[in-house]
Amino acid sequence: MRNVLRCLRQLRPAFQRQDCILISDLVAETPCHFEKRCHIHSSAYRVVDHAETNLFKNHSFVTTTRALSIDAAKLTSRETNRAGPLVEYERRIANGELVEGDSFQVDTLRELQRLYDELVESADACQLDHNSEKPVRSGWLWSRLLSHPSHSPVRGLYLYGGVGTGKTMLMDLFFYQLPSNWRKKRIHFHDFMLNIHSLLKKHKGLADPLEAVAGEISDEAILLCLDEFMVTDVADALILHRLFTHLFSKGIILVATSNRAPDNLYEGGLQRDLFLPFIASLKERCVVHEIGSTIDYRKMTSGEQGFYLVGRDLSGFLKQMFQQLIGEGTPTPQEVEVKMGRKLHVPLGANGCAYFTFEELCDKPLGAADYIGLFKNFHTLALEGIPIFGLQNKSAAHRFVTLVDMIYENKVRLLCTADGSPHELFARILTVTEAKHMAPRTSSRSRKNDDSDLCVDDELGFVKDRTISRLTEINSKEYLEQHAAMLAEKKDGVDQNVLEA
Ligand SMILES: Nc1ncnc2c1ncn2[C@@H]1O[C@H](COP(=O)(O)OP(=O)(O)OP(=O)(O)O)[C@@H](O)[C@H]1O
Repeated sequence: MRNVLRCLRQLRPAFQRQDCILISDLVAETPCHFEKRCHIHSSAYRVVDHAETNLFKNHSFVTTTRALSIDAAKLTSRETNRAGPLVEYERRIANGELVEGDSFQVDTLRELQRLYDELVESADACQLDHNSEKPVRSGWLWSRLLSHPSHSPVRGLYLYGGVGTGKTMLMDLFFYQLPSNWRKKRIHFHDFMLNIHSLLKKHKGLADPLEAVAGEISDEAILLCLDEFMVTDVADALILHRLFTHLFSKGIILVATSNRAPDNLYEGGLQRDLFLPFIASLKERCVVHEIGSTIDYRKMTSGEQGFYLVGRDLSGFLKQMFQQLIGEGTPTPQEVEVKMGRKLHVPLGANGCAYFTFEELCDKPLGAADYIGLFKNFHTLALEGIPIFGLQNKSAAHRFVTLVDMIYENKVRLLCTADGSPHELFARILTVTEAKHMAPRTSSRSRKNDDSDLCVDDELGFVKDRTISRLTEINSKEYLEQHAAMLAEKKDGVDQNVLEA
């Protein structure tokens, strides 16, 4: 009811222009109550039943009006169709926060705007009632989102394309334009899958634990935005189809960004045939849109800020920089809690800054859960001795890619020493296609030196561009400003809590 009233209040100008006929079953309260709550005079609107709407088609009152209100939510969207991601994008360009993007970004925004409008139309279904702890999911608007014989469900969006083309930025723009009290969640894919595995543990023993997991997720959010959808793990690949069958049947609307087209997800993975039904349902429930652009906007960031040091024997210098960032504190060994009851040893840490050698963080059986736990506790990472990657240290390269994703996602400040520039680190990693196109070496000596450690790996070869692009941005002035702003925001939050306490 509260939502209907809010919709109606927003429509007040339309009522006052006598542009609307109100359908009575949307106004569960008596007209008198409605007038009082919405401050609308009885002469400004007319109430009819749904069944009566046909009768008004040729009615003089209706034909002279601008809009026949068939449902209040639809009209609200029409009235407010100057809101949403497209308008916000234009506003940011006008403000100089964004540069005028290519036509591919605008085409992508049109898709996001389409979804925004559809969601606003189905607003009731996505909102959380503040008075109840459980989400409200009753009413005909809710049912519109579910598979209903007469209503097709709202289709989400699967957005894929090249690195740095703005997929995450555009998805976030869409996400944060939707009201904050909606049942929506935006999460990195790694984090999402970790949550799934811990929920599975919690529901172990049930006949279908995945259904219970899907129930918990859909209680929290109906709009699920997953950043960087990628499937590399066989355990993830095997549960995704069943998980999303439950999620979609519970009305979840998925928006995802990825570097991979749906058909290329988990390419070459073990037991991929069991993963294929997931691709089919993904395509059915999401509009698949390729951003198409080749512009890496990260390359537009200003030059390096000196936190990425190339060369050997720079560990003394790195430790000095680390100490400067810590200030007065003395770094000590520490332990942080990571997911599923595990602990991660931090060799040196103080004042939100952690120090690791590359071996300590990427040459041990650690993964996304450990890195997420680390960055919940530390906002700055000093990493000593990133090597050139190749066949010999392929597993460490995989971990490093995950580490950089988590650094970027959490806006962590990275200072590091490396054996080469970001490009040089990955120069020996090739996709199968790249390897086929490589010119054969002429001298056996150069082949021995250069090719012996070449690593032909489609998965790594595919993600290396993202890691190079991110490492470059992480060392830019703009990124470090965002990091500083995030710290200031957190500090304000803490200060505010102290004041309130
Ligand atoms: N039109 C634009 N104007 C200014 N900056 C932009 C624009 N588009 C994207 N960016 C910036 O470029 C950087 C990369 O964008 P984003 O992370 O959204 O790319 P992505 O396609 O998700 O990349 P990846 O494939 O690596 O995940 C971000 O810092 C983003 O804010």
